[in-house]
Order: sequence, then C-alpha cells, then structure tokens
Amino acid sequence: MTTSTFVKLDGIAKRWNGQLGVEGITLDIPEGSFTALLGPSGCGKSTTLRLLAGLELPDEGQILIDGKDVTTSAASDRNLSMVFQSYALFPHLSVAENVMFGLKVRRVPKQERLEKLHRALEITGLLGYEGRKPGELSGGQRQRVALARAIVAGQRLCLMDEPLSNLDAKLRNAVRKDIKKLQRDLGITVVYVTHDQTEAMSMADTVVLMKDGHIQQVGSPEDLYSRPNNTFVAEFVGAPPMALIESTALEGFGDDKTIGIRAENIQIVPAGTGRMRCKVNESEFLGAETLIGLDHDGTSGLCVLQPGLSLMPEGDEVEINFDDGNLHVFDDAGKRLAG
Ligand SMILES: Nc1ncnc2c1ncn2[C@@H]1O[C@H](COP(=O)(O)OP(=O)(O)OP(=O)(O)O)[C@@H](O)[C@H]1O
Repeated sequence: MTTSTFVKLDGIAKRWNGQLGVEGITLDIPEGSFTALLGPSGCGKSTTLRLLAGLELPDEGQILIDGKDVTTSAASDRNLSMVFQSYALFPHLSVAENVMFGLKVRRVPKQERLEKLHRALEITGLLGYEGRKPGELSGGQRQRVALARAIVAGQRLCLMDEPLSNLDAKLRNAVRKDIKKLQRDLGITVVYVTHDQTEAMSMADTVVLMKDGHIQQVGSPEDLYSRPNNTFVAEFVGAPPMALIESTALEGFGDDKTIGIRAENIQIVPAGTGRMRCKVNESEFLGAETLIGLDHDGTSGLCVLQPGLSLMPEGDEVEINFDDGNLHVFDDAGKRLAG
C-alpha cells in the first residue's frame, strides 16, 4: 500500500433547505487503501459517499480525486465505480450482459470485453454462471455480479454503499472476505459505507466514525478501539461496547468525569477484595466465553467476560476489580483526557 493521497475531501458541507447533511468533512484517503465510513443511521455516511461520487454537489469545500479537482464534475467524469446495497442489476439481462454493460456503452471492442468478463468472473467465482439471469442467483451471487461489474470498469477508486446488508450473516461473512481480498489483489482504493462496526473493523485500514453529520474520529480499527476520542466512539466501537462509569462511583477521579473500561479488563474477584460490588443483570453464553452483565449505580454497560459456559443467576452479587492503567478518562463533555 502506498501512502500518497488519492482522494481528498476538504471542508465539505451539504445542507438541504438549511437542514444539515454533513459539515466540516476533511479526509485524506491514501491510494490502495480501504476506508470505512461508519456510524449510526442518519449520521451522513451515504451523503459523504454520494458527494464523492458526484451524485450530490457540496455547498462548501473541495473534492480532489487523483490530484484533480472534481468538486463540481459529473459522476461520469470522476473515474470511479460504485457497488450498492440493491445490486442495481438489470433483471432481464444475463450475468455476462450485466457485467459487460458499461463496457458496451463505452464501445469497448468485443474481444476485450470478453477477456475482461472472463477475468472478473474468475476473480468473483462466477465462471459457469454467465447465462443466468439475476433472478436465478442467490443474494451473495448477485452481489458478486455487482462486484464483477465494478471490476471490469477497471477504475482505481470503488465506492461501496452497504453492499452486504441484503445478505444473511453467513454469506455476509464470506462476501466480506471476497471484497477485502479483491481490494488487496487489485490494489484499488475502496471507500465503504456501513453502520456495522464489525464489518468496518474487520475490513478497513482506516475507519471514519461519524455522528450527526460530523466526523468523530479517523484512525485504524485498533486506534478507535484502544484510544477512543470521546464517549460516543467508546460506546460505538467494540462488542460488547466500552462500559462508562461516572467518576463519583470511583475513588480518586473527582466528580465531573466519565471513566471507560472494557469487559476484557474487568475481573470478578473474591468478596472483600474488589473495587465495586455489582449485581448480575444477565448472562449470555457466546460460545468460547460467557458475557455477564452487571448493575451498579452510576454505570452503564458494565460487563465482564468469563471463559466457557459460566452462566450466573440474575441478582447474584459479585465484586469486580480493574487496573487504573486500563481505564479511559473523559471530561464532562465526553472528550478523552488521559492516555
Ligand atoms: N435528499 C435529501 N434531502 C434532505 N435531507 C437529506 C437528503 N439526503 C440525506 N438527508 C439528511 O441528511 C442526513 C444524513 O443522511 P445520510 O443518508 O447521509 O445518513 P446515513 O448515515 O447514510 O444513514 P443510513 O445509514 O440510514 O443510510 C440525515 O439527517 C438525512 O435525513
């Protein structure tokens, strides 16, 4: 992966009749990287992608692709491909016709079209399906057709908007790996919209976490997990999410802070040796471990992981401990303070 910037968004804002879509979006996306735009519904990730694609025009700011100012360029002049949640396949055309559609429109010679088709179907594992119509394919296969179509377009930038959300969990996992491998093998730059933090964390080199039209943090999945900028990031990233504790519930932290702690950094300890006494509110068996949810005044999302099957009755009292070195400290506005 090179580190030169391929896509640059500088101070982008978009409003509709005064209502905010996104604001102050500034991002440098390196060539050959995988960037996930992540956040809850309505945070502005699709708007950001549509602005980059040229399907919307910004009210403020500048967009550069490969060094060229494309802020007001038509979508067709931006040299990029797109893959959508809805596949956007023509139902009456075969797999081959769907994949080659754009090439035909661009009057690419037939022999070249067929070579590109073969290569794209090979990469996406669709050889042998050339003659099928989209209605005769599974959801995962349809999404692979959409990927094949993006591949034959041969663009160095591919934008993807929730491409896996119509697939069931197992298929999502498989196609997720396909997309990641494809991006690496082809060396293309991918900007990928998702509301699923597992998807973003497992696929992306860089995660851009958004809320209410603004970027909250840009960083590697590990950065966001181990050094969240604020309590929103802390609670959004990771499963289970980081627990938050009012500082008054802990000795030595004053009264206007929020303390964050992850489940894997909390231990259940013998009575009389813990920092906090909690009540079990639920036990969830996850397979390799059991997640025990805990209640204590001034805390939210407190939980601990126990190895194997370790269900505990609801209402049981336990004491917990944790090292100060594993605590995340946030100020009264939720902004990260220490470490
Ligand atoms: N065409 C539009 N007209 C008016 N408001 C819009 C339009 N498109 C988006 N918005 C608003 O802009 C904000 C951001 O929307 P956007 O679709 O980018 O969010 P999102 O993070 O992609 O959400 P989702 O995951 O639900 O698709 C929302 O408040 C939305 O209502």
